[in-house]
Amino acid sequence: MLGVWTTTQIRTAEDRLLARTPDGALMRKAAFGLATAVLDLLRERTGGTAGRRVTLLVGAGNNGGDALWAGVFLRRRSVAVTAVLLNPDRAHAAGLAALRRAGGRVSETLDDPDLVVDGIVGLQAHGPLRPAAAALVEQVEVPIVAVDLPSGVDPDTGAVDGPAVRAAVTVTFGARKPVHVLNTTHCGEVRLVDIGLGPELPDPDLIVLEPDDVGYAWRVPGPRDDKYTQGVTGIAAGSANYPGAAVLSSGAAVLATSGMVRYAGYAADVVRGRWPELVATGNVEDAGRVQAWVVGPGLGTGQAGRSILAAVLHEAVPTCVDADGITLLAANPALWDARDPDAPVVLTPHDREFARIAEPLGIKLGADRVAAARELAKRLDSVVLLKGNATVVAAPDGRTLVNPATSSWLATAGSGDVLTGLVGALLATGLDPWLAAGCAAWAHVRAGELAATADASATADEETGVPTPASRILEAIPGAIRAARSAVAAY
Ligand SMILES: NC(=O)C1=CN([C@@H]2O[C@H](COP(=O)(O)OP(=O)(O)OC[C@H]3O[C@@H](n4cnc5c(N)ncnc54)[C@H](OP(=O)(O)O)[C@@H]3O)[C@@H](O)[C@H]2O)[C@@H](O)CC1
Ligand SMILES: [K+]
Repeated sequence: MLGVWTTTQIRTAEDRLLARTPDGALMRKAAFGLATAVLDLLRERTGGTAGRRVTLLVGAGNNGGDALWAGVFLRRRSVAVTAVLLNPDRAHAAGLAALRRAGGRVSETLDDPDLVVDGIVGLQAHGPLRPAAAALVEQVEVPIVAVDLPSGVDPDTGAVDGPAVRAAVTVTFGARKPVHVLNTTHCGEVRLVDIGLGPELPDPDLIVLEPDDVGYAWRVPGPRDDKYTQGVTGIAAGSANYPGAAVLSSGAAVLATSGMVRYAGYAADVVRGRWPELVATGNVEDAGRVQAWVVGPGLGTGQAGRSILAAVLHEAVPTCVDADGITLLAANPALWDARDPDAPVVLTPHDREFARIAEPLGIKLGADRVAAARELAKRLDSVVLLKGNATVVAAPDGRTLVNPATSSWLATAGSGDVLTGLVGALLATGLDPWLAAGCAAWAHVRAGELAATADASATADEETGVPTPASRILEAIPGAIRAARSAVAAY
């Protein structure tokens, strides 16, 4: 499990650490880690370091100070270093003097570098890049290493509202900040340099699940288990018009665990034809006992869908409500009020569904997606899984995890139906609903990666991936579970 801390938490911890550390020592430690990452990237890109050219973009604060001190360390490895000072009067004085002494030069232009270091702004960033910085960044044609975070991106929300740096690598210090998990597109690869902040940090504000966390949580059958003891998942999805959603969410549940799956709805014949291992009936009341329900994908928003949703909520077991189920709840608050408040609910909205259910409660989905998901989770006393490039999963008690995206290939029709089936199957195993939603989101991304690359060792970035229809994501679920389980075995 990885922790993520807000900038306020980090500043407080840094202040405590600074108070017991010799002047300038922390910055030099940070800068040494930064220089190491720059040297690695230079080697990777150009085959060497001596004589290579690095340009530092230096802003008005300590973020620029880090860049200048890294320049000093790079000079010691015979790298040609140029500093462009965006605010010469406020550039970090000691760092600048040290760089000059080490043979670095100051220029007003980029000077044809092999690599650029973004030390424009760090923890105190607010708003997009200012015009002078934006103009310089626009000219950069080589990879950028961001100091602490890519300038122009909000540190606490990852939001971008104008020109911003898009880094190949971001080198951060002491602890991960929200931007590093909420906006992987702008951060690129994130490297964490230890500056001894650990003992000063409180509990993290957010967490990110690692493969072994998911592997531990995933239910593995024991010798006494049968198809019932592992949790039965009920799927109430699909309609005459949308049988595909039923096939996909049922399939995800079938593949996720070895517990049984029951389907109830209008697509029973199609679903049974595709998944002979499940039991399909026409309606929820006849479906038999389940430990968790999935309701919503492809259900339609008319009277028939409304009745199915009401029947599922009446069952009072842990339930994942998705897609049309969320739209129906937003339009029929009485359904929500009538449910058993002790039966946990996981809502899995995309942005428009989120707005439908949250806006009547006065909750707006703005730049701060974590805050919005938390607020809705609290107000509805439910787990909220807000889909997006980074998926946010908030529990009513405030626990929040982020599942960062590795590519955008998962943004495809039917992908959400697969996720819903995974959530339902994990709920049926008795897992804590927040963890169930988080593990499902992790497996969904991993399955998407596997499907997009067809290579278990690869990460599906834009350069190596291929389009990935939802049925391929489905097929990759066993590979994703294997990846989580083998992380436990390797631990
Ligand atoms: N503390 C520590 O122990 C350690 C700290 N470390 C490092 O210090 C960094 C934090 O440094 P910091 O506090 O000096 O602020 P920093 O982010 O450089 O901002 C400077 C000024 O920039 C401005 N500005 C704001 N927005 C802007 C924008 N969009 N575009 C352009 N400019 C903008 C704004 O000034 P304004 O112009 O608004 O008056 C602001 O005051 C941290 O990220 C890490 O790298 C490491 O060395 C480890 C040890
Ligand atoms: K920066």
